[in-house]
Amino acid sequence: MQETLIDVVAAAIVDHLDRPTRLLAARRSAPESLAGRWELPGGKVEPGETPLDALRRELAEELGVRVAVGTEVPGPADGAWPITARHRMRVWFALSERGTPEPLQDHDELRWLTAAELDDVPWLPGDVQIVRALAPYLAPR
Ligand SMILES: Nc1nc2c([nH]c(=O)n2[C@H]2C[C@H](O)[C@@H](COP(=O)(O)OP(=O)(O)OP(=O)(O)O)O2)c(=O)[nH]1
Repeated sequence: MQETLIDVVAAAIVDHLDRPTRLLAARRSAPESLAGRWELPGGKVEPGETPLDALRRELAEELGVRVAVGTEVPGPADGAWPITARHRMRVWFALSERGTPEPLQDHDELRWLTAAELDDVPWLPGDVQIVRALAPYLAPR
């Protein structure tokens, strides 16, 4: 029997929505199985929440920022990205409107990566395809 997939939302936080040059990557500090791998900040959609409400809540909790949400980065599975056998993730571009992102919760380091630096960090396995899709959006500096 096919189990229902858990919905996750995440942000491709960039330095500009119209002409991005850098992407914010976050290093997970927990759980132990994921610690040290890099991801797009976000998390699970809670019952009763819209995906964008969940995205805003997660970014406020994890990074202490309020964001302007841009366009969605559509994945191959009805717009979502299959990231694990149990999770699917939707991704939106976002710009921090208030606050400087800080690793407050779930992360222990943040890095702003140019297109040329995207392979410098070990991404979670499911994120590799997403980062590959994001690369062409990042203009050379
Ligand atoms: N947030 C996020 N999760 C990702 C990414 N890539 C990826 O495989 N995942 C996986 C890791 C987790 O198994 C799952 C999301 O869980 P999470 O731990 O971020 O969710 P959450 O903040 O709501 O956590 P919790 O309340 O359940 O502790 O999706 C990504 O880029 N961002």
